[in-house]
Amino acid sequence: MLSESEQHQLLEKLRTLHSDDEKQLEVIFSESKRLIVEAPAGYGKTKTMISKVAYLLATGQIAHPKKILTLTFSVNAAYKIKKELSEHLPHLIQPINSNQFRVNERLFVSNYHGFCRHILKKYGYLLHSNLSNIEILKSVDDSESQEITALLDISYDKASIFTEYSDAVKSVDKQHVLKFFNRYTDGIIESFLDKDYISFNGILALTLRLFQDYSEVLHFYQGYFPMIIVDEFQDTNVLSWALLKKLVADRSQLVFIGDSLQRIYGFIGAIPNLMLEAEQLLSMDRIALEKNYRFMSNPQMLQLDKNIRLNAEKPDAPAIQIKAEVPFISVNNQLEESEKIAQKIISLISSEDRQLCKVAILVKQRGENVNKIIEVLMEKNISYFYALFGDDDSEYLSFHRECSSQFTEQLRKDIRISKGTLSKFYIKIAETFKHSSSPVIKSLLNLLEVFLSRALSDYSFLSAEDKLILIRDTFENRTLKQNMEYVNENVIISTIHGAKGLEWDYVLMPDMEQYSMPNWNGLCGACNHKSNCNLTVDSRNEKNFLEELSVFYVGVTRARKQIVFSASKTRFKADGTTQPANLSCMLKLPGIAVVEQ
Ligand SMILES: Nc1ncnc2c1ncn2[C@@H]1O[C@H](COP(=O)(O)OP(=O)(O)OP(=O)(O)O)[C@@H](O)[C@H]1O
Repeated sequence: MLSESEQHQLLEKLRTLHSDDEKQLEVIFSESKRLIVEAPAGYGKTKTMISKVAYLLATGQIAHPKKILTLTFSVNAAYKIKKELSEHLPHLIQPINSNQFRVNERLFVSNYHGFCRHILKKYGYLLHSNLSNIEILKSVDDSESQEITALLDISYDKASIFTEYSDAVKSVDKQHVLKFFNRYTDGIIESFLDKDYISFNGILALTLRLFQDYSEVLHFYQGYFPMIIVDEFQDTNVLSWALLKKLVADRSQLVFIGDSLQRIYGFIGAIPNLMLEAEQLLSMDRIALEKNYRFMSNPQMLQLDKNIRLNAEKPDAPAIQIKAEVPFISVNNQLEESEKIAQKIISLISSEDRQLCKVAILVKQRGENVNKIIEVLMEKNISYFYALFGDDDSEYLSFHRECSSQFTEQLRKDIRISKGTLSKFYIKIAETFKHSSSPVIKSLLNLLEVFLSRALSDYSFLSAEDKLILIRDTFENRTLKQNMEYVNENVIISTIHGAKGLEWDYVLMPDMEQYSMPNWNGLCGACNHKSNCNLTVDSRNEKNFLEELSVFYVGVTRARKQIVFSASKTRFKADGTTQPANLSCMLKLPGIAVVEQ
């Protein structure tokens, strides 16, 4: 702990660092033991979190960095935070404190799965002896009944215990998850662990089972981590929420950070309205960060961010004061739109330092409209990185599965993570897929290469064990796509979902048309305003509207400098024919004024 004068110096330093931002300071100096912080992208979440940790350590409210548990939903977010904390926290504390905190090794920052793996490695033997070697258990997707019946040699009926459970987690069926918890975990122990397999949900569920059956293990962790920080809280699913609730003891200090408008993973189990549920259930005080730093030098982007959020707050009557003017390309058909997009990219890249200018084309979904854009990029020799893969695409899944199983194989022979072992691993994977001409596989190989090299460079600060967990979790969470910010190409083309958490200088959002953004399933199918797309939000469509608005918002906020929208008056249907299309209702929202370029 710091001396009184050192504390005073640090507090002054923090005030200066955050001087004009009352809400950030409120979070940092809050006396509340339980805070829920609403923090949109670029509002200073990371900076505030680091200062809060520094303040708690300096004032002795938390005795040591190792007493803080920081959890996130995605692997990538966990390691980004760990990197930022290890870089900045020592600078805040060390010049003052001569007894240097060895922050790096002491902070436990992980995604839920990494944390659970760590616990199962230590205490999982109480459930099954194979859990002591969890790092070399083979992972299997328990949502795929065919795969598990074949691998585990179990009946279809038995397999359905696992697939139904996996579906229940995805569809936030809390009752099923609770009711069949023991049956599911018993099944994992009997059918998976004996054969050296483990499933993704199984890792979380077995940790919960351990806490349920061995309360002394739970009490140990509750006591060990008196402070829990959770980032990306809006993406928490039923199992991770159950885990969090278990870890919270009466005396626990909590800071949960999230942004409900960025909950776009509802379809894989993110619980709706969880920020509100946590606030009420755990008696948390809520603070909303209010200032956007990302778009400080771009008033129109700043206004756009604000106006979209106002639409989310009160969809039927948003309190808009000033409209945001946004660049917009309007054309007659998809070919013209594709040509204009190509021209825009050429002009953006030639007007900036080529090496530094990164552009993303973000779409809601694949289809004929996007194919046309790709065709034109190719004709014009604009090199691009293809990242149009969905989380459930068979090639995307099988590539990750192969990486996971070959990596486990390699670990069984040699547990070391070094340049040599990783390049050997890469060569094996490249060999496995050498006959594939699929653009998805080509991109995944590229992403794998980038990721493995980052594991040794950007993540060099991690311990050997953490590096191993990072690599395993990336394959198991199927998140190689999170490395697409780091590929060489200046231009990437991706779905908005795939781009969550990533950023580029410029983002182009094409196909801002009825049936594309939002799409038929999202909002258009059941809409009563198809003829003019002047959407009125009411109780019947509000839920769907907010989900579509979240996707739109996540797309917009991927831009560091500027977003550019485009739309055509006719669009391709799935069968390749064309149909007239109105301008998307998202661009007709109160507070958005498109300015044709
Ligand atoms: N109070 C402040 N004064 C000056 N600059 C700030 C302040 N708060 C944040 N910033 C700057 O704004 C930028 C975004 O901050 P930070 O990375 O903490 O935000 P974030 O919410 O974590 O963003 P993202 O979600 O995009 O990662 C950083 O460059 C940060 O230094």
